[in-house]
Amino acid sequence: MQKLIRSQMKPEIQVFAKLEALTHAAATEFVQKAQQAIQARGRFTVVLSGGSTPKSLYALLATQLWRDQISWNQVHLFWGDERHVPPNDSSSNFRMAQEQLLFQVPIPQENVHRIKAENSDAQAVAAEYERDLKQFFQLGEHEFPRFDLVLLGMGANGHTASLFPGTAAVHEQTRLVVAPWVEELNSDRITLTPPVINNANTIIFFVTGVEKAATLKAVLEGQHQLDRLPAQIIHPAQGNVIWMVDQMAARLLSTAVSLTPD
Ligand SMILES: O=C(O)[C@H](O)[C@@H](O)[C@H](O)[C@H](O)COP(=O)(O)O
Repeated sequence: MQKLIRSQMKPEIQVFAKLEALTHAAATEFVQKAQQAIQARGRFTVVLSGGSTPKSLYALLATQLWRDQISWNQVHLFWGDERHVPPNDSSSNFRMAQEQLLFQVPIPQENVHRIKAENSDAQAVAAEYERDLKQFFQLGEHEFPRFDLVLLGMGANGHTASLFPGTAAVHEQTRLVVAPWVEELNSDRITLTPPVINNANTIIFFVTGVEKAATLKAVLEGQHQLDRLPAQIIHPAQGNVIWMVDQMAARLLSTAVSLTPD
């Protein structure tokens, strides 16, 4: 049983006055991590987040100036979570990434490892995605994949990926992928588990908007209460966490954070 060790490293917090500066910095980080991983290991494995915040990053990466900096045939895309809907559904995280990024970049289809959420049995969807991960990363028993980069958002209720308050998924330490029923959404979701996310080399959180300010303060500076604030479970043992946030979301933080120049 893997014991979750809280990383001693404090998370890095970068505050941006405007969304475009945040998006530019995130794209720079993404390209840098991609080039380093491809240089070192011949491939870049990255987990995309759903939600609205990362949309601007995907759209920027799809523009010529940025997409030409990445050799897409060596990039492997995964998802941190998915709604339990078909890939052409308007709420699908895959569809959002497809429209903002995949249609514009020359990534081979076999490098796109989506969560096949069209299957009506959510548990089967989770099991299939878990098999895909084990196969791709050639994992042995009790081994976790090590992604080069995991992108995450955070809901105003403190959830991240589809690790929602009050769900057992927050405390999952063995499985790679689970399909929790989320009461507040009245639906199930499919999500990577904390040990998978925490095994990543780099994790970047994108948090913007005044509606996230109180939650961001509670997550970063408040008491440790995982069931109320699942985003607190994200503490990689080795990797590093970067919080890329806008001024509105950071307004209540007391930690001395540098305002990144635009
Ligand atoms: O499937 C999803 O919706 C995401 O994985 C989810 O975890 C998202 O990142 C947060 O809900 C924040 O969403 P926003 O960026 O839209 O605020």
